[in-house]
Amino acid sequence: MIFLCTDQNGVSYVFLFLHRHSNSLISLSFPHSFCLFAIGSTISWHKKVQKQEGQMIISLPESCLLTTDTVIRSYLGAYITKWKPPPSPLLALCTFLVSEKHAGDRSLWKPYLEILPKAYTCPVCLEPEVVNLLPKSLKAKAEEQRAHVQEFFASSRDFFSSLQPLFVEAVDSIFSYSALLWAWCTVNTRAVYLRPRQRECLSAEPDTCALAPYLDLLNHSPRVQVKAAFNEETHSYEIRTTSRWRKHEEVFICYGPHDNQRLFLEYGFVSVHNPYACVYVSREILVKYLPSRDKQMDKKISILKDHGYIENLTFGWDGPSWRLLTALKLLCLEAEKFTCWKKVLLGEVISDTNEKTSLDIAQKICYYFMEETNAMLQKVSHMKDEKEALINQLTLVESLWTEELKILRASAKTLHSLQTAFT
Ligand SMILES: C[S@@+](CC[C@H](N)C(=O)[O-])C[C@H]1O[C@@H](n2cnc3c(N)ncnc32)[C@H](O)[C@@H]1O
Repeated sequence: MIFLCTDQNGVSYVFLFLHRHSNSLISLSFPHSFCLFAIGSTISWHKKVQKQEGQMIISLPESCLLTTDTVIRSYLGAYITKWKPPPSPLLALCTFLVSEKHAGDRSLWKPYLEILPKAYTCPVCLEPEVVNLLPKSLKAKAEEQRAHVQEFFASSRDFFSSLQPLFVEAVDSIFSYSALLWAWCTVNTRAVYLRPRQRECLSAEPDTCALAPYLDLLNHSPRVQVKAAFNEETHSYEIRTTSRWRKHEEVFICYGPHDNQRLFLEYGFVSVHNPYACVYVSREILVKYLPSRDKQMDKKISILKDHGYIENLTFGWDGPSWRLLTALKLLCLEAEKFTCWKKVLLGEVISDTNEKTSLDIAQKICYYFMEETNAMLQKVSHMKDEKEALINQLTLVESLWTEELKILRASAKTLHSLQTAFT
């Protein structure tokens, strides 16, 4: 199978041959940070330069996917089958990636490995001082992610030692933390989803990841719609577009309806004007501007908790989310109206006072966040001046805060117009 595409300037053509029998990528000559353009991904596509809705963007045969089957069929298979307790599917994939990268010219996967990023920008890869500059909720998740990968490394070391007969060099130097981190990020940021499979020689964790060379060059746009899945009839991983693409336009797919914090955490980037972007309001901030002498406050908080209204409270492009306003309305209920709390959760208006107070508090929280965001942007800017080596990481963090500030400004505007109805 031959694939055809252009470089970022849309000038030169690049050919990629997938050898049917060895499954190897014979020729692949495009640089990292490449994206796919609407010239053609297959020969048949090349004939039609404009993609119509519902048409195939790319179809990658099963034999070209890198899955745990690929790993088990390889020289690693015997070691994986022997190892008890069975390694996880993720460990199998990561081990294969590190080992093949180490093999260099000897690896059949060399052309693919060469176009993979050398380093990633997921929070797990950021310097701790940069992680410190992330919004609180993301910072906590970033720290969890780091702890998770560190634990993954620590718990895999004995398995790596068992692979020593395969290598001349000490396995510790091949399967280092940084090598495993690179492989983990490769899988995390690039793998496509396959329906879960179960293999005796692997642990019971879901075996759902496959690396899909070439197909994984497609960048994300929250504004496009695609259907992506493995087609059991054609035995190919297929992506169909429900958006139209013109000649020379970059073709995007949608990784999911993710907000920017999720995109940063999982993929290491931020999407500008992302319609799913939002600013999270923590429990501490939620109650910060409420009257401290409210005797029913504990009870109100516990109602919110019991009904799942303490998490995912956000500001978005359209203003405070319905969940945030509902939580605030419940927290602002006057003592004599407390028995109406169920009606609040059902969306009923209790009183003008309740509506107005909750909007006022939402506005105060929004202004608080705007101040905090501006302060963080200043901090990041100072650090960019001082730490040149961290400029890329800091620019990414800066773009996250900048997007949050835009959302807060839009929310403040909406709140202002909602408030005028009560003046
Ligand atoms: C599946 S890969 C896409 C191909 C990638 N551009 C490359 O050159 O290898 C996913 C990664 O691409 C980058 N990416 C995807 N969509 C992006 C976007 N809209 N803006 C910036 N980076 C994006 C992120 O680094 C993400 O982790």
